[in-house]
Amino acid sequence: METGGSSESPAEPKKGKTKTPRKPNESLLKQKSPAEFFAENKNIAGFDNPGKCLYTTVRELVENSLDSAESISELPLVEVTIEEIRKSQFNSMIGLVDRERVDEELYDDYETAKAREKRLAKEARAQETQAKNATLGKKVKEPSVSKGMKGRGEASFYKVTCKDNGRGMPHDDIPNMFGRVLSGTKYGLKQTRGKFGLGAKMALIWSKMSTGLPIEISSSMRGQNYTSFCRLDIDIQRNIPHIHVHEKRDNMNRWHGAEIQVVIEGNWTTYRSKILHYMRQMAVITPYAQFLFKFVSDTPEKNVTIRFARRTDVMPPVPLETKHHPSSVDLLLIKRLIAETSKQNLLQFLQHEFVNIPKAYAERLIGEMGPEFNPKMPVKSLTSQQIVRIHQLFRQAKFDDPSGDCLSPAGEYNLRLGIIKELHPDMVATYSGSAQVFEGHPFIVEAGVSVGGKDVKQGLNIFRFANRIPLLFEQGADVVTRTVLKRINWGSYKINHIQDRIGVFVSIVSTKIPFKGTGKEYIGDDITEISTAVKSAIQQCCIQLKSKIVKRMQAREQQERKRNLSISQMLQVLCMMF
Ligand SMILES: Nc1ncnc2c1ncn2[C@@H]1O[C@H](COP(=O)(O)OP(=O)(O)OP(=O)(O)O)[C@@H](O)[C@H]1O
Repeated sequence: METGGSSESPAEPKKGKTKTPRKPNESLLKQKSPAEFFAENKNIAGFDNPGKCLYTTVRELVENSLDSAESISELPLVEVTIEEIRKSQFNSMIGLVDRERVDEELYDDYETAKAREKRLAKEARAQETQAKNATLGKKVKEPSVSKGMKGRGEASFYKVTCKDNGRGMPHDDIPNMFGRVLSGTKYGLKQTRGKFGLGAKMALIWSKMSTGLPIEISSSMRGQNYTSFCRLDIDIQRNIPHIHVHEKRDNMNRWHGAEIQVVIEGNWTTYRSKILHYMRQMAVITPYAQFLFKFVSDTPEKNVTIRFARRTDVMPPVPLETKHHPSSVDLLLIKRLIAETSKQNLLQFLQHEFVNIPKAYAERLIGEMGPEFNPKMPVKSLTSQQIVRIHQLFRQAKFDDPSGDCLSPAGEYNLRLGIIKELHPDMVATYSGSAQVFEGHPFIVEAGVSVGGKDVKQGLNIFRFANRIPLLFEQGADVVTRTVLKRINWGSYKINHIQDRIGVFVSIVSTKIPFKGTGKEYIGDDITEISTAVKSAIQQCCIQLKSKIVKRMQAREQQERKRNLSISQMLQVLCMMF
């Protein structure tokens, strides 16, 4: 993906005062590095505006921490701190001297004397009404913030730190892991939260775009007597890390894990609730992790400290890396597998590089390919046409579905525990479906439906998770939301989806989650296998709830009947007495 090309290319137009017209045969072709592309289109990775950038940065760092701790079967301990940085503090961090405004009219928030007079008069009137209401004992409304500013306003800066007890990173890999877009360790066929090799780099690109400050990484692996420290930023045009410091330091207390620190522009005020929701939902789906979340500001009233305690030591098993299913591969992938295989002949290649092709079946497939194929032929000698033939047969032949053994769903126990602990519902039912398959990728859907509980709004409250990541955006287009709203007949399970306080939790795990976009915000409603499995998992929960609800209703009716009976008996006795 990386593009080369000298900056002194003869095709490049020369800069000058007069614009020389382009020659008709002059090339318009330009190249962009992946880093440049994502810097210019950061919204597709979830970095839409400063508030969302703060949210996505926290999210990417937390998810990396969880992936890392789980990969070594360590119960995760993740500490996230968002520290508000005042403008003067920020300026001193970058060595910029604070400057008073001189030409006031130059600024976006400049108010003319007349406008100021009008605003002050309005505020005085509002204060008067408020005082009157207060003396009359009426409810006092918060005074509205003056909307004097028409512009973008002052930027707010935050230092985001995320520390974990995970695997850590090999010293030499750190610069590329954080400073080269599309590089990571999670590209294999395995259920992980991360996939694209993009998230941490996007946080760095955003910090580079908004504050110009580098990212800092401390990391140590198990048994290492040193900690790696690296301060780096990214050369956007060349998509390579630009290292400021990369050194080994003492690791006295044999810590292992990673601590990432980045300073970015953000907006805590508008994204506070999203970030807290995210942490809370993460605690629901990861009850075996301990999270400490802190927001630190100069204004003590704004400070937040929340500890999401670990509630179980039962951790889902580590997901396993698996091989490709023949029905999920395309031509390009077959070619890559051929280039990378250590197997010599076609038979061994089919048998060992794919799941669900046992030896006898591989022989039958080779027989079906035609006379120019044979089991012993060197796999690296296959021609392009022969590879197309293999691909065609892969698409037409029958193969057993891939098993879900490589997947690691949250588990009904963890899901139920998370729901009970966070929402305290009156009733809850959970269900874990068996492994299913779409386009050759196994997936498992688990669901939980709760009724009643703490902080649960009336109606349907939907909680979506994919590979154990909470999904908070693009709710309307998601397969879970659409299924819940359109395909479940709540009434038939004696659930009043308008008046009851219902929580619907759906967690999908797969070696490939078909997210729409790299921001991992929702799963589309266009894959029938997934929408059917989601519907069925929710229905299974509803069936369980229905029998509980019916039992409760019957018990209530019986009590009512008993009460009515004793009242009528009492009346009879009274009648007889008088
Ligand atoms: N806290 C961490 N502990 C250990 N390794 C980490 C940590 N954070 C990042 N890494 C390593 O850096 C790599 C790049 O991370 P990055 O967030 O850019 O991408 P990703 O997690 O692989 O995929 P995605 O873009 O889908 O999140 C990861 O694949 C992982 O190997």
